[in-house]
Amino acid sequence: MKVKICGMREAANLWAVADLKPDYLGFIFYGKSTRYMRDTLSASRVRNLPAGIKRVGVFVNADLTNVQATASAYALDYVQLHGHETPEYCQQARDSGLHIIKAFAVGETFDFTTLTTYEPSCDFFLFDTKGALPGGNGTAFDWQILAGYAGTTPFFLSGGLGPDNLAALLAFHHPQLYGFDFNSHLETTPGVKDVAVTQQLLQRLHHESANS
Ligand SMILES: O=C(O)c1ccccc1N[C@@H]1O[C@H](COP(=O)(O)O)[C@@H](O)[C@H]1O
Repeated sequence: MKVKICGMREAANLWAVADLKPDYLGFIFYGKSTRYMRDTLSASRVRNLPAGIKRVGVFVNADLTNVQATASAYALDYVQLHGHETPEYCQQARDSGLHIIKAFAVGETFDFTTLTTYEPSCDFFLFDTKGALPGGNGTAFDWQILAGYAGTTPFFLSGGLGPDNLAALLAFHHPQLYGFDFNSHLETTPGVKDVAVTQQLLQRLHHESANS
């Protein structure tokens, strides 16, 4: 199972977490987020992450030209589109060479047929919890609702994941489940991950994967 740690915004903390070798690291390019990182992390620091860690930029209803320029400056491997971006927007982004993770907010119900038109343009889906904010709400949804997803695009599970629900997370299975996305539940303050807690979490995940 792949692991994405999202919402990095401080240089020293970024290097400490990168040393733990997560598969993906995420950076919030949404100006209204408490994890917004343009002012705290330079493009060269992000570009110079250790090889093997994929860089993901998170955007919310951003102008595509801005997303393209940012992806180029920060050498992003993926853009995570966390707003109301349309299938046409995703297709245009992909046609320009970007790799797409499209996030969807899941509430008590979700119409999975709306995903069909996104399938051709997205590398991954990401299922997050519907909340007051576009992302980073810190709450989990009822993952059983994903039994209704019968598409072919692999997905990241997201929304309030952390040490407290890790056992339940490890017991959750879906044929298209690709990875777990951790954010606020690993933090000491918004954008700063608790390195010891993150390390323990990764060790438990690797241990479970090795034994499954
Ligand atoms: O974290 C943010 O501030 C944020 C802002 C805008 C869009 C997405 C954001 N974060 C993403 O939200 C999910 C879930 O986070 P949490 O575990 O509930 O805190 C995660 O994918 C982050 O990438």
